[in-house]
Amino acid sequence: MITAWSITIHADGKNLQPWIESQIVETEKRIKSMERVARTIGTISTLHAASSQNLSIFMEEENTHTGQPNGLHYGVWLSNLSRPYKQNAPWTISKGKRGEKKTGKMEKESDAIHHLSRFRRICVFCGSSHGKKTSYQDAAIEIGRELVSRNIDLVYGGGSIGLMGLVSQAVHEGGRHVIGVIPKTLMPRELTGETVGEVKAVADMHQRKAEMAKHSDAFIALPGGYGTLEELLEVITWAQLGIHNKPVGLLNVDGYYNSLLSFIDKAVEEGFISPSARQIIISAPTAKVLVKQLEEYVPCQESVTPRLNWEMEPLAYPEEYTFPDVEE
Ligand SMILES: CC(C)=CCNc1ncnc2c1ncn2[C@@H]1O[C@H](COP(=O)(O)O)[C@@H](O)[C@H]1O
Repeated sequence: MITAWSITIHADGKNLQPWIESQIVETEKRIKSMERVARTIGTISTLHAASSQNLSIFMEEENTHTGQPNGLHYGVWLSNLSRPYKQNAPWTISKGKRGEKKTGKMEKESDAIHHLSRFRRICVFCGSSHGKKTSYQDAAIEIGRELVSRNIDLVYGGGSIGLMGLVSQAVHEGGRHVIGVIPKTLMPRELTGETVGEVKAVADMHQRKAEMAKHSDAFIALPGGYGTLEELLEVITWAQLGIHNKPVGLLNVDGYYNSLLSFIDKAVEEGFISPSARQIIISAPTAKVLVKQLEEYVPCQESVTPRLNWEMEPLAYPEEYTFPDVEE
């Protein structure tokens, strides 16, 4: 999984930007998965990078008591970086275990780390209608802006109709990337309206859902109808089966989903849904609270079907398969 964050380094007034940039360029050449770049604000270097297990630039925090490095945090250092560094905490950026090192001290605790998001792209499911209340439309715009504020890109069902249009326009206007995944049959403009951002044409509805899910790090459902419910329940089912362990959020605007949540609680009571599978759904009344909860989500489902994956086509029949004739 690729995760984005940003680190602000105060290096005793020195600008470490050129050094960091040169390391990133070198790293990028070797690791194609590097997807973000560094930028400078005055003498403060902001390293805005993408995590990768292969990332060869890493931060190493020194133990304040012993002065010894705490260890190398390949892959896991994100969790270390997401809490603020103390004022004057020494830091080291190293190139490889024995390579070149730069050291410094954090000047201000609050400026040390700006954690943006662990998600690069989120898939939003929502109504192709606007819904009667303005609160639904406001929530669609609000979720779009929340993604923008955290530098998260949008994956959605394409089109500009209903709440789908409002979310995609808010993300597009905020400067983040928008990918609309549309089945070819739905592409005529009178069905979906004018799509903003990138349009990915797929063969059918099944492929659409698989593509949307595959390219997202989390899912959010807003108020909607049959289409939204179907998309939401499918990603919940896939989480239950261990096909993915991405967070699934429900934006429960004005209690729109209260009756669905009660029904699911009833299914738990009656023994059709396990209490741990109930935990898959994270619901919140506002975009801000919901995204925060998704960021903190820890998957609780065991993978019961480890061999299932996105590449499977569970719903497709072999090409040579024909249905037997049924006598009327
Ligand atoms: C033929 C027809 C009615 C087209 C309407 N135009 C649409 N264009 C694109 N995606 C759509 C459309 N209608 C439904 N969907 C899909 O179903 C979801 C919304 O359905 P609903 O409004 O909740 O139920 C969307 O997330 C989208 O994936």
